[in-house]
Amino acid sequence: MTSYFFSFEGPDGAGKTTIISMVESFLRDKGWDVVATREPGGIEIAEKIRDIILNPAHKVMDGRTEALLYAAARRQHLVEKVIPALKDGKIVLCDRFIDSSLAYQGFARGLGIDEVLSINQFAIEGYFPTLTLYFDIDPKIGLERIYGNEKREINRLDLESLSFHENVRKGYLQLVERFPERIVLLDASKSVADVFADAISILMGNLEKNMP
Ligand SMILES: Nc1ncnc2c1ncn2[C@@H]1O[C@H](COP(=O)(O)OP(=O)(O)O)[C@@H](O)[C@H]1O
Ligand SMILES: Cc1cn([C@H]2C[C@H](O)[C@@H](COP(=O)(O)OP(=O)(O)O)O2)c(=O)[nH]c1=O
Repeated sequence: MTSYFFSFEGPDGAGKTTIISMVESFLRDKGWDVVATREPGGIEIAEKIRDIILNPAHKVMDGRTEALLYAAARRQHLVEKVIPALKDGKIVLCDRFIDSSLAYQGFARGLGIDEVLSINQFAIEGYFPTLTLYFDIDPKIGLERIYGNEKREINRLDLESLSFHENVRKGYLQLVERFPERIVLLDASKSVADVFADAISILMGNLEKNMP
């Protein structure tokens, strides 16, 4: 059975959460069975790990500790929620997955993309996304969007310097080059409607290509 595991990636404030909820409603209206989830979190254990990682008070957290915690949350979320949904033939929409660790911890934190990739290969045991939509945005714009939204929690990563977030983007752009068969870049600076239209045309292209 073809599995439809779609991950959504990008710098903070790129618009992933907004677009995922629109994609979820669109696919449901078309009769698809969809599970939308997020990282870090998605299930109880991983949400608890999320609280540890993102707590702004945890300023002393070591970079490798951070990478290992994200990978641990990923493993539990994968085995408890993602794999069962894929086995049931559902479409899984995941707000962040392995590429976030490669861009944030591997590149921007300086731990090394390959080092963080090997931790995560242990965690995901080959369960890479079928397709990853990378929402490309100038981090300055993304952060302005976040700070302009009083409802949104400001987490420990949001508080990193602008140069850190610029390196996150650079890391993602390296991943687009490295995994061209899996990662598709979208221009997330467009309007919500235009970004949604771009996302849907890419996802429907993949779904129709693999229709039974
Ligand atoms: N294309 C867009 N143009 C302008 N504002 C946007 C766009 N997409 C999302 N936003 C707004 O930016 C903020 C961050 O969006 P969100 O979807 O939470 O981003 P992310 O999940 O990537 O951090 C929200 O207030 C959202 O309404
Ligand atoms: C999943 C994951 C997230 N992150 C970061 C990205 C975000 O700053 C934060 C997750 O918070 P989130 O609420 O997803 O931020 P946003 O909505 O802006 O995407 O953790 C990593 O550094 N590594 C990871 O593996």
